[in-house]
Amino acid sequence: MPQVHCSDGIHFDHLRVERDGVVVIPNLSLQLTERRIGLIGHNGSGKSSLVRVVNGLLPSTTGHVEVFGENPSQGPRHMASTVGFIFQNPDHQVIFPTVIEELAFGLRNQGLSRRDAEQHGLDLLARYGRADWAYRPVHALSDGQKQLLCIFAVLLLEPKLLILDEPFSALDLPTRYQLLDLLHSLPQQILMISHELDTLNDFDRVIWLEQGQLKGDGTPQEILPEYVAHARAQRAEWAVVTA
Ligand SMILES: Nc1ncnc2c1ncn2[C@@H]1O[C@H](COP(=O)(O)OP(=O)(O)OP(=O)(O)O)[C@@H](O)[C@H]1O
Repeated sequence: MPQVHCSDGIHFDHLRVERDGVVVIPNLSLQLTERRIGLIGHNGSGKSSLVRVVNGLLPSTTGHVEVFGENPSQGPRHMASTVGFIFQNPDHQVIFPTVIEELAFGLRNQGLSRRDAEQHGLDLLARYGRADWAYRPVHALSDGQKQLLCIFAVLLLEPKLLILDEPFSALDLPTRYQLLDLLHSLPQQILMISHELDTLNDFDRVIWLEQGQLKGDGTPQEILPEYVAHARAQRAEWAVVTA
């Protein structure tokens, strides 16, 4: 597994992003070098847009972005060995009928033979106590198991950075704890969007976005209570409007 050199990380310099002509991120400069970083904000605040810039899925309009020395404007293929991306819905990620085929796919794309790629997949499943999954049809896995499979598939490629976009929404409590333990055990830098605020308690840093701008930036203990208080205040305002 690669070691994270935290002097690398993610660097945004005057990033501006427009989608369909609408400004989503007006001007963001930020250095993200901690190992565990949470990204929070209300719906539509720009979280998904920001992480899609990091893995090259969405181009920046102006400004400069550097991710472990790579320039994401060269596109997602260029970023694939640096950034592993785990979508909210595993059904958007999984493409093969069996677990082992899904695991082998990325490695085969990197040039490994089918046999070697599958062997790496089998080794990884064994390492995480899931050897019995290898020849199961993916459709027979639960949503939580599919989410883990997506993470395993990405880990096999040994990216330097893992991005997770709300990975907990389909998970029950025990699976959520398992996934959190797994994430904390990994050497990679992690950038995770989550509306489940308690999952960020042990993170190093939390970034709070509002309308594509930095509303808060600090430790979970500093930012999460502020965020909750802000949401409660908005709820009170909303109650007045709807009364
Ligand atoms: N495919 C798209 N095309 C055009 N505009 C989009 C697209 N996706 C999102 N947007 C707009 O970009 C802005 C930021 O959306 P984004 O999905 O980045 O927010 P988010 O913080 O991830 O929201 P959520 O928590 O609801 O997932 C919103 O105003 C949204 O309407």
